[in-house]
Amino acid sequence: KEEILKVKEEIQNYIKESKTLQKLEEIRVNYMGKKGIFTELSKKMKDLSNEERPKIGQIINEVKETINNLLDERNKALKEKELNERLESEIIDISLPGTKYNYGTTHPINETMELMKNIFSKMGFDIVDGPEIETVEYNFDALNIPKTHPSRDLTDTFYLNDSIVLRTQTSPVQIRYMLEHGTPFRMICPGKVYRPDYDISHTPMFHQMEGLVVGKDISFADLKGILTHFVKEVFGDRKVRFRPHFFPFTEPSAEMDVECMICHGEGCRLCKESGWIEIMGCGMVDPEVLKYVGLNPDEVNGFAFGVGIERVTMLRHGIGDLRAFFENDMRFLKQFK
Ligand SMILES: CNC(=O)COc1cccc(Nc2cc(Cl)ccn2)c1
Repeated sequence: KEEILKVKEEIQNYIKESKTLQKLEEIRVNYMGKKGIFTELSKKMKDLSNEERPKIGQIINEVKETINNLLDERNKALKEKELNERLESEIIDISLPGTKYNYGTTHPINETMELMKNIFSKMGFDIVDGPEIETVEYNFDALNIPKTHPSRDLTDTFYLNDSIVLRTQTSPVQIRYMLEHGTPFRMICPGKVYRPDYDISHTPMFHQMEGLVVGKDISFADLKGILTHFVKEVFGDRKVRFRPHFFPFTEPSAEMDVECMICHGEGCRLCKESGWIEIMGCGMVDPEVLKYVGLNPDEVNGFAFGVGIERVTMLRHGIGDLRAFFENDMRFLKQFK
């Protein structure tokens, strides 16, 4: 009996001192398991007298029950303690500022292109792509550009061979479009174009967007209405004007100006004291071009226009040097976040 109570005392102390669930489990296995001390003690019971054996057996059972209860309580207490420690250590301070991620953004040129595409697609224009490597035929001949025109010179065009060039404007896309689609249609074709210039206002690759509307009884008023809406969407509600001009592929041709957004027409460095900024070229499609693609100028006519995307982007954001768009300087680019 003394031995049993001594063991009980010992185990109770171990349980009280146990700090972890794992330690508690070791105690349970060592003492209460099949190879535990109580199994040993029960084996010794056979040496006892008949009246002593039941009494000792009962004491052993009582002690085992007490120990098991203690183990369960300790287990619960340790679980509780462990949970509280975890809650304490894993607490999330929701008042902390979020982690700042260094997101990228759309390049200003692409942002302007998307803006322009949206404005025209809302007016029912198709958005069309085409090859950047083009034939001389589609880049010049189809556009009624004479063989002797300076834009065909090596100073103004990248030739891959005598009949293949890097397109100098996106007009070839419109030629291909007319060859494949019937009329009436409205389309724009934004994209990269290439010219051998490189200075503060020219880069060998830049972006243009041309547009073309062909159908019955298209008038210059339609041209003015559509382009005026476009310019006001991009630059806000400013005055616009059309100045007579010449392009080989349009007749009559015009250049479109918007009132200077800096000096509101007073005259400044940006508008070279004129009070006006040139935005784009346009005109009624020359009958020669319609004929070239097999359309009959007596049945259909149309207007076309072309706008430089870098130019518009520089005006929108007040950027002075065209080359900044292509140098990938993060100090420049992250201003457009
Ligand atoms: C930046 N671009 C400019 O200053 C001028 O671009 C222009 C002006 C007028 C017309 C066109 N395109 C065009 C295309 C066909 Cl298929 C037929 C007739 N014209 C492009």
